[in-house]
Amino acid sequence: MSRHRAVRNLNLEEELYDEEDDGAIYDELQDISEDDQARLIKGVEAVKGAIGSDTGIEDREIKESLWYYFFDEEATIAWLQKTHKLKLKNTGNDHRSLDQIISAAPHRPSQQRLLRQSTPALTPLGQALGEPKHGGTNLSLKSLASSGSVPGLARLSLGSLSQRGSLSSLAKTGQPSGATTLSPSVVGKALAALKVRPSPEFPTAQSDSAQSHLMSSQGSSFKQTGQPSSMPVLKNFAGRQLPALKSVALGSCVDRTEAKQPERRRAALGAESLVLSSTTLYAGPSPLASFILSGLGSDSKGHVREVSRGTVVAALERDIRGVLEANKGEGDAKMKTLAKGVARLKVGGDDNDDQAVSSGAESADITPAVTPKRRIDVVAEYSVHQKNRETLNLVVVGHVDAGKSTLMGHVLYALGQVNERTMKKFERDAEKIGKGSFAFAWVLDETDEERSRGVTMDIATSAFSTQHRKFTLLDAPGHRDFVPNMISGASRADVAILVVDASTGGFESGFDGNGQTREHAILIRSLGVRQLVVAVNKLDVVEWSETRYLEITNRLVDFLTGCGYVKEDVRFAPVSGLKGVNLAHRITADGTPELASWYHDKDSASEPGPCLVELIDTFTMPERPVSKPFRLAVTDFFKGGTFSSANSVSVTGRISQGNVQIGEHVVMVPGGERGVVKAIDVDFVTEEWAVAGDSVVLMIQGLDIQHISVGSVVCTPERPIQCTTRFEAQLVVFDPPVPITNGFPGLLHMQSLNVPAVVSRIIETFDQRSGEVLKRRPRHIRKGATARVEIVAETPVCLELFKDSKELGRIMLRKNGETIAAGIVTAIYGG
Ligand SMILES: Nc1nc2c(ncn2[C@@H]2O[C@H](COP(=O)(O)OP(=O)(O)OP(=O)(O)O)[C@@H](O)[C@H]2O)c(=O)[nH]1
Repeated sequence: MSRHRAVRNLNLEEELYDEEDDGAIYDELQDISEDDQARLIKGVEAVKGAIGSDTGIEDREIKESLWYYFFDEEATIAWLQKTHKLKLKNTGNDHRSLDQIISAAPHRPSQQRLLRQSTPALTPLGQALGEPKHGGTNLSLKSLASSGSVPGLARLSLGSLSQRGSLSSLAKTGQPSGATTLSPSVVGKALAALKVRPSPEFPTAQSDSAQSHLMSSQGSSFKQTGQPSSMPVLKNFAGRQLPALKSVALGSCVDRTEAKQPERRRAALGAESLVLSSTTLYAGPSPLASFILSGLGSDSKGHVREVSRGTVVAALERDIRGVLEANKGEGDAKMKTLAKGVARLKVGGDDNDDQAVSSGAESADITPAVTPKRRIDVVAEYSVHQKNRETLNLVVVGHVDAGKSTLMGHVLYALGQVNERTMKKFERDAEKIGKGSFAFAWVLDETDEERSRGVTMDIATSAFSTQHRKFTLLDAPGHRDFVPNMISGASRADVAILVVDASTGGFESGFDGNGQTREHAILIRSLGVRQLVVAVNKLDVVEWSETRYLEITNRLVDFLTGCGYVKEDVRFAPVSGLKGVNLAHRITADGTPELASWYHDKDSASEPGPCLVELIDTFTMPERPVSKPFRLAVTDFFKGGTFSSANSVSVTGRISQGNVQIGEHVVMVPGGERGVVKAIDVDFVTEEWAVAGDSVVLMIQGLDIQHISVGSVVCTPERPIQCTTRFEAQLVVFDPPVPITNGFPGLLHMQSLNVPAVVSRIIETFDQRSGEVLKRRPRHIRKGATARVEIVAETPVCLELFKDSKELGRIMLRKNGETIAAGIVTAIYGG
């Protein structure tokens, strides 16, 4: 669905007044932890020790400055000294240069908390964002951005990039000591998170009515608000909107934001000379903002234009260059440092293809593309580092409103992935629009539309760790209109949580009739998911009734084993996502006595049973086919990325099989275009190589974006995937509204691709267990039967025989919004 949401109405009012509460300036200092309060008090004492206690400056102002400068006393003193024209009491307190302040700036407290929780080696991005490379609290870029725990990232909204202080904010995000450049990874990755949705010029064949409905409803909302019809939507790698990054503060709006800033705060934003020219604030939009205003306009047909992130970088670069010009002569050393940072914005550009991003940056000293010094034996490396690299892709599915997002939002909160302050803000904001009970769901449901409608529409991605496992979380929509999105997410999954609503009538509406509990369970099994935890949710509503729990679990055991799950691979957990019961911690008799009275550990009746997180921690790692020919089915693509050049494209997806490394030649199927991999991000972290199972962004040079579509497969040129319109499959038919006959039309789903197709020929039906042929050339296939059929797709599709690739050899057939059959590819014909 997201691919079709080419335009979106960004609520600028809401974004710009994000920090306000009913007109009053939101008091950041109120919400900080006791530790941080203590640090502030200590900081105030230290600052007063330096500037004197008789300056007339209120403690509160000092605290605000300390908070702003992430407890950096010297920066605070410098700022106070400058604004209040103070003479320092202690002249021996020689202030550091701005460069020093930047390079030595400690992490903001929330980052420090994150870092304390996780000690693995940090990548440049990790260092900048406090993000662990693997393990520990493996926060996604998205959650970091949304948590507000990373000031630089939070300020990396396009709008704020044109504001004073944005660069210093960036630089303050905890650079490795001594490095005073803007980290390529910080900027590159934050920019990599920017995305303009592909225009309707790149449609998929999907024609779900819900999608067209959405398109039309968005169209009307644009008319109402008078927003440019082509307002960009900024998305993370999985195609989700990034809260912090969606603040497209346009030039005119910047004035209002600034006007609302208290004087000292506004001045603080401009502290030191590392600022953008004041004209960007008061004299219309900055080059970057102008770019946003002009560059994203719709074309003559009303289509959103595809915008290169490289171009965004170039615009940003021009902005920064404006600052350099405006500040000429004012601290040359600082400016040189900044110039280096500017050059680093263009990570990975080859000398001869820099023009695309370097307009206006002729003198920049360009950091060359990251190319491996030697060819890496990835399979050998993987076998050594396997433990650290192993991530399970976990999809959360279930009927609409079963409580999936609330449950997983609460799990992330309970695991410390969402800070108190952000959670409070979600609660406040959700309350304001009368959706108080959805506050935890907002952790994952990020778009305005999802929040206001209280419905998940697209796959939300996040990352977290349990004691033994690292997970990429895929929160799927439950509504039947969004099943294609759910399939796209589930096709990336190794394991799943099926959420069912235990409330009276709630379970039944999801399970009986056309409920999505059944459909989702069948779909994920058809897509290869074997291990499942069923979260029996909303048990609080039925007073933690054991009878209700047993009724639901018994029905599900029968059903799930009937559709191919092995009983031992299915576990159950009684939970309440809303109340946070039995999620990340076992229950106690004091906390939930009703549940504690019957939910016991199977080995010890005196112990409570395992909580949800413990259960998913027991999932086993599937074997990754890392040595097979490389395949990556494209789920999304865009211009620019960590590596950016005129002819480079970033593609996202999960590697189905094989491995890839920087410098590797690849081919795009269909089309046959070749390119070279210039950069690899695995779960938001820059890496030199990636293997099967990794969710990645590959920045590939040499590809034309016009020739890529969702469902294209990036392959090794030596052994490319087959591409055809005609193939043979073995289908299990579910419950089609009409019998499947020769010429039966439907929608063919494979991985993230869906195209119109027909069952051109029914070859035979056979007994699934014995393999015995029941009827050759039957006239139709009845419900529950297994058949061998020939399928003809409207456009070429990439596939493998199931015996060669379990992921790329699975298909699904849907009609009128219902899944009617799932199957495996048994023969591929030329076509
Ligand atoms: N009482 C109670 N209500 C819950 C619980 N979990 C979720 N809810 C409520 O159920 C409603 C739907 O929750 P969501 O988390 O949006 O459900 P969802 O399954 O993610 O919805 P879709 O993704 O749109 O299908 C919200 O009002 C939640 O507050 C629970 O454990 N107990």
